[in-house]
Amino acid sequence: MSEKRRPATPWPPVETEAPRFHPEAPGPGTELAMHYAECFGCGDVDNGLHMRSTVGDGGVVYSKFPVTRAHQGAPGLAHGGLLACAFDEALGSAVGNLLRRPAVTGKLETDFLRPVPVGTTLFIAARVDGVAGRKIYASADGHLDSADGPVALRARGLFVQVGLEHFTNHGDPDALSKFTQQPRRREDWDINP
Ligand SMILES: CCCCCCCCCCCCCCCC(=O)SCCNC(=O)CCNC(=O)[C@H](O)C(C)(C)COP(=O)(O)OP(=O)(O)OC[C@H]1O[C@@H](n2cnc3c(N)ncnc32)[C@H](O)[C@@H]1OP(=O)(O)O
Repeated sequence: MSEKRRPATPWPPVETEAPRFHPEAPGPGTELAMHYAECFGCGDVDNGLHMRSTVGDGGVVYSKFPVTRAHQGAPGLAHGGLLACAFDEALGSAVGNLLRRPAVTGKLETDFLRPVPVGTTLFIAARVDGVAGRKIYASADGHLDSADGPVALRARGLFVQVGLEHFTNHGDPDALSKFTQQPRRREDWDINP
């Protein structure tokens, strides 16, 4: 299957600055803990995606999504929406861990290039491409069964920086204490865009 059949569009779509990684961002080789135990992407949720991520060199975060029968759309194949979910998680993990700027997904686009069978593992490489004020642009490739396997998906996401009150006002008043990954303190985030 060709990997060149999608039209190229400029990315990031606006002028950006290079991302500045937080001075205390986890370094290469760090295995990232789940950020919240009930997260569908990385938490201990029944039939969740159970994704695990590791920081690589050069500002790349590698995530693995083991595709099971619980994730099917068509018989034997991963559901597209869940694949998009895996990329949301992988992109969000790169943004959150490398920049330490609280942000939520504003836009997510996914190119589905190959079917992803049950029993395979998707190896996702995500990176932060640029920052324009509160707007953070990130992209990722998903490879079948190994880091250099065939590309099955590509995704691009816009994350919008928010105040920490986004999570407490709109979600759970105790949201900050429920983030299981340290640090949890307000001063550990870069909250000035
Ligand atoms: C301490 C260290 C810990 C580290 C450990 C952390 C680990 C962390 C791992 C997380 C891994 C989970 C990853 C899943 C992440 C989710 O799933 S987040 C959940 C899904 N997303 C949401 O619920 C967001 C819902 N939407 C909203 O709340 C609001 O619409 C938003 C996105 C905050 C934006 O609203 P707003 O603050 O009023 O800002 P707004 O002016 O509308 O937009 C800001 C800018 O973005 C642009 N924009 C916004 N949306 C769009 C769009 N769709 N298209 C184009 N442009 C847009 C606007 O045009 C505007 O641009 P400028 O005018 O500034 O040029």
